Amino acid sequence: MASITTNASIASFGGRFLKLTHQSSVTGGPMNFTLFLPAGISESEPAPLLIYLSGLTCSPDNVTEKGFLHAHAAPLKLALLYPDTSPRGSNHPGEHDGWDFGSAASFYIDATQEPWAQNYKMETYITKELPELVFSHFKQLDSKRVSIAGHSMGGHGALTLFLKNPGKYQSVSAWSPVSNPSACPWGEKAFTGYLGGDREQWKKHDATELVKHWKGHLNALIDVGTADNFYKQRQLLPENFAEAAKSADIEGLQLRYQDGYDHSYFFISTFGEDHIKHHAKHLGLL
Ligand SMILES: N[C@@H](CCC(=O)N[C@@H](CS)C(=O)NCC(=O)O)C(=O)O
Repeated sequence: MASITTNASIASFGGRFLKLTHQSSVTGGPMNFTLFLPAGISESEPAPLLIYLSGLTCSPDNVTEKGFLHAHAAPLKLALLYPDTSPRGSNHPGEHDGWDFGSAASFYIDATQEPWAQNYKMETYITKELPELVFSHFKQLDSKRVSIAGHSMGGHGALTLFLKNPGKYQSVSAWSPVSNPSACPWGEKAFTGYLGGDREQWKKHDATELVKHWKGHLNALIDVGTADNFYKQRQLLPENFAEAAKSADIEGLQLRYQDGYDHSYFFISTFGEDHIKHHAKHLGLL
């Protein structure tokens, strides 16, 4: 079995919060991730798992220090897995030059363009290698009940991985997601760099395109703050996602505009309970 190094084990809301590292064969280097294990779970009573994907510039630490999600997950016995936002330390030319491309800005896709194609394979990492590793080590987790959430670039990751893998995740939620990356500056930069200039290829990784082909109920909750500068700058475009879902007669999208909220963890933490409960309902905990 592949090994995991425990860097820290911290008491949190009655459970344990673990800071972990493993050697990834998919991204070809060490990867950090963190895991919240609520109290009172066991192999005979395993907990479902919510995967939380972070946004640009983040490590798994930002949300765990400022999101307060464990307060709501602990009493429901919901576990949380926080992957990193990109491979680290490969030192490709330009990897650390901008905050919206390269390091901490993988966009959760498998890159096809060199040099990124060598190791920026975060879609495979998040959907296969990391959950397989976690479920093989932590038998108190239920591999059959998994949902996915995220913030900003991580909201794009959550929506697209949910839509690309019908049945893999029971529900999806996002705070201020990049919802139509082919049509916003962040997405155009990332997709050009990782996928090349062919916009047809981009559609496979764009939630607004993917939702048009969805079959069934969406089980999606999205919150966007009206005072979010990235929303105002049209980086997020949740309205395009909602319009595409509506045109395709897709049911099950709850998109809420939260008056006066920005892009920060004051916003994420304020609506954390709603997101945790949304997933708990679909994971059979409520
Ligand atoms: N570095 C960007 C901000 C990027 C940003 O807001 N990142 C969000 C995710 S998209 C975040 O969570 N940042 C880390 C933090 O606020 O702790 C800027 O200066 O405008």
